Amino acid sequence: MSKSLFITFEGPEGAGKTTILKKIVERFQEQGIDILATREPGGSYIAEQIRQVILNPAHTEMDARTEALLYAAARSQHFAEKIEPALAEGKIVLCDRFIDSSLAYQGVGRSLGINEVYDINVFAIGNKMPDCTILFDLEPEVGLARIHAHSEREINRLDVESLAFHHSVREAYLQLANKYSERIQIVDANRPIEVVVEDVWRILQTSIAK
Ligand SMILES: Nc1ncnc2c1ncn2[C@@H]1O[C@H](COP(=O)(O)OP(=O)(O)OP(=O)(O)O)[C@@H](O)[C@H]1O
Ligand SMILES: Cc1cn([C@H]2C[C@H](O)[C@@H](COP(=O)(O)O)O2)c(=O)[nH]c1=O
Repeated sequence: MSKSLFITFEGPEGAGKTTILKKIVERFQEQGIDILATREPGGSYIAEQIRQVILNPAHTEMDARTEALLYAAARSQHFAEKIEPALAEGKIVLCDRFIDSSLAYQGVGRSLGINEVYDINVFAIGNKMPDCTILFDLEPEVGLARIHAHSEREINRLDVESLAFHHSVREAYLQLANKYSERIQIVDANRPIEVVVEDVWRILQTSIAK
């Protein structure tokens, strides 16, 4: 059985995580490597239902703690149902957002505290952290302009938060990258897509070779 690897992509809105993830999946597939590509919130039937509740722009009354618990609940289900079994089979798992999103958006963006949000996630998934996280770093203004320029991307309840909120999320990610420097690699996402893909692919090859 091959060695499992749990990779996550993180970063602010419109940083290119989903776009680059698709290209990285193609590269793994070209090499005949079976990988699970998934996303949060979502990735399983129940977690996708929770996603609809969390991200619905009409749910303006949602309390910050409720939001944090819903993300953790979706993660618990997704992790138990999809991620953990794939890792147990020795697969590479590539997940578009995971626990660092909760630490940045709910812990700092919503001011609930990184440690407090970490603790509810430990209840949800135990101590399991990704093996390797790519942080797509970008000015929030640039990312938000990208998503508003593309009409097929629906605008969710978090997208419409203030610019100050999105700046606090970006700063939180950079703080997390400093705290977990062994795990989190920062990639400058304000470059052409193919250049970013090459950077990410190189980092992942190094991580696989370890
Ligand atoms: N490096 C890039 N340069 C210019 N445009 C990009 C780049 N990367 C992605 N885009 C475009 O920006 C938009 C958002 O990209 P994408 O959906 O991949 O971002 P994301 O990080 O997954 O966003 P979110 O987390 O908000 O869903 C897409 O239209 C995509 O084509
Ligand atoms: C996992 C997770 C996500 N979020 C936020 C980040 C985004 O604003 C949305 C997800 O939208 P995307 O288009 O799929 O990126 O949810 C969060 O606040 N906390 C989390 O744990």
